[in-house]
Amino acid sequence: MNSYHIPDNAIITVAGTVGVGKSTLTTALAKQLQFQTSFEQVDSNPYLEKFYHDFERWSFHLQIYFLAERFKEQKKIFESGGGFVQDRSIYEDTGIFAKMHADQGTMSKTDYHTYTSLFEAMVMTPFFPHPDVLIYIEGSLPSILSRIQERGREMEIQTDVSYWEHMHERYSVWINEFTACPVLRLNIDEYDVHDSESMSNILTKIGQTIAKKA
Ligand SMILES: Nc1ncnc2c1ncn2[C@@H]1O[C@H](COP(=O)(O)OP(=O)(O)O)[C@@H](O)[C@H]1O
Ligand SMILES: Nc1ncnc2c1ncn2[C@H]1C[C@H](O)[C@@H](COP(=O)(O)O)O1
Repeated sequence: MNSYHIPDNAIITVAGTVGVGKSTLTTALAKQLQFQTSFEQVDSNPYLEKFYHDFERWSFHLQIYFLAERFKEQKKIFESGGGFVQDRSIYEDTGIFAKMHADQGTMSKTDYHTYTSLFEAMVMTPFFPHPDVLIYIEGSLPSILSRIQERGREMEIQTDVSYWEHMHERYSVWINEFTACPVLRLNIDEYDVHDSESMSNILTKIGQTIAKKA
């Protein structure tokens, strides 16, 4: 246990829309806590770029790929005994992405049904360890859009703004209904990963959020 009362075996998951700052915060928190990290691999994903060019053709393939990758990461975290900060939760795959594509018709009803039943069988069981805390990062759509631009992934920059707008709206509904583990909300205008006082403040809040659960 550290001075922030965060157990050494804690599992901290960072959630939020694309470009909001999950990877950046994951790196900063893991450094402070001397925890291991679990990142989404974007460059080696064999479907992601194809998906951005043709949602209908690739959405099912991509969701299955993400589900498998995240489940493998979850297994690794569990087998290591925790002490991890994880970039994006498995809950967002189904609660945000798969649902959004099914609702907008870019994933067929049959594919969505197949995907959700696989997800539920794998994840929504008492055997799947939920994180100790989910940090939800939120911010205004214009700030997020400028971060997507600044990061410069061509496939994201070329995607219509309405896609990010819908995702932004869905996230704000999703988080209000999320109950799988305790949530700590952070607004991007209220912290700075390069400022030690700001990081210390976040770590204190993480410790308090985990303690409330116990
Ligand atoms: N706290 C912050 N302040 C300013 N810029 C940030 C901050 N966090 C992230 N960024 C920038 O925003 C972009 C997206 O951040 P990233 O961590 O990759 O987001 P995500 O993992 O949520 O997609 C990057 O260019 C990053 O440098
Ligand atoms: N489940 C997903 N379905 C579709 N796209 C996804 C999913 N999970 C992540 N993505 C995309 C969104 C971004 O383009 C990259 C990485 O996400 P980021 O929020 O930047 O970490 O993958």
